[in-house]
Amino acid sequence: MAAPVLILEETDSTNAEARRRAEAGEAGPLWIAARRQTAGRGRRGRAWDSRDGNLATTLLLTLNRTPAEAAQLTFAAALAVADLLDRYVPPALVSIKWPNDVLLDGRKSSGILIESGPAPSGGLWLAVGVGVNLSHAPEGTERPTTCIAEHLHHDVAAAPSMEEGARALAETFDAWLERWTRLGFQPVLDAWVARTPGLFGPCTARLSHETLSGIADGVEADGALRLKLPDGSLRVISAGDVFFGEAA
Ligand SMILES: O=C(O)CCCC[C@@H]1SC[C@@H]2NC(=O)N[C@@H]21
Repeated sequence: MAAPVLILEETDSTNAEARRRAEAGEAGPLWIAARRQTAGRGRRGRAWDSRDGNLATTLLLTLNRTPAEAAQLTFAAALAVADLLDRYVPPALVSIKWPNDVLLDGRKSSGILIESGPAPSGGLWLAVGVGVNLSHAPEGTERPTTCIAEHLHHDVAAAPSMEEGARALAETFDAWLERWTRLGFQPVLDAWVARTPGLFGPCTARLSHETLSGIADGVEADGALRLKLPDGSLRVISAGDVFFGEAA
């Protein structure tokens, strides 16, 4: 069954709220959604703009897994967001970009930030933070963004409210969490690959200290991206900003 959803009027960041609760001994599972975040966090230290009407939510849960195993849930989260989008927009417009950006008509429409730490009573706490542009797309971002409201399926009247989106995501994520728990990572990775174009083509990866261009060569068993460089060597990339169809 999907974890309960707590709706806050305002918080700094739902991930920060999940972390505070986890460090105080709360185990979850609990989704913490907020109408407004005053200090929303993105990947690689970036800020995440989430104004009223968009979804900002974090699942707090505790697992008896290693951090590497827990990191597999980033792929489950991307699939859950894609399933959420499928409910409102034509599914052909929805795709995933490695590792967990869910695109709508090729533009960023959501973001996922997973954080973890040791739980006070044992195990690992995990904060699966998800932002989805439901009603508006932030402007002034480095890459083009869009939102559900701009691409509604012809038989859908309106983009979901934040509350509806939060509950729908709790359901779609629960289905992937259940599959992962019961069947392991492989079926999750297979489903993720099926929704992720560009895994075998020109690719540029912007890492913390270098930018690499080459040809993507699929993913490793843990989901890390394989990138073949022009000199024939192979780099395995676990984190970074990746742009497909853009080899130098
Ligand atoms: O940079 C990204 O693409 C990841 C963005 C993640 C944003 C979500 S919004 C809910 C949760 N709380 C945060 O502060 N960040 C995540």
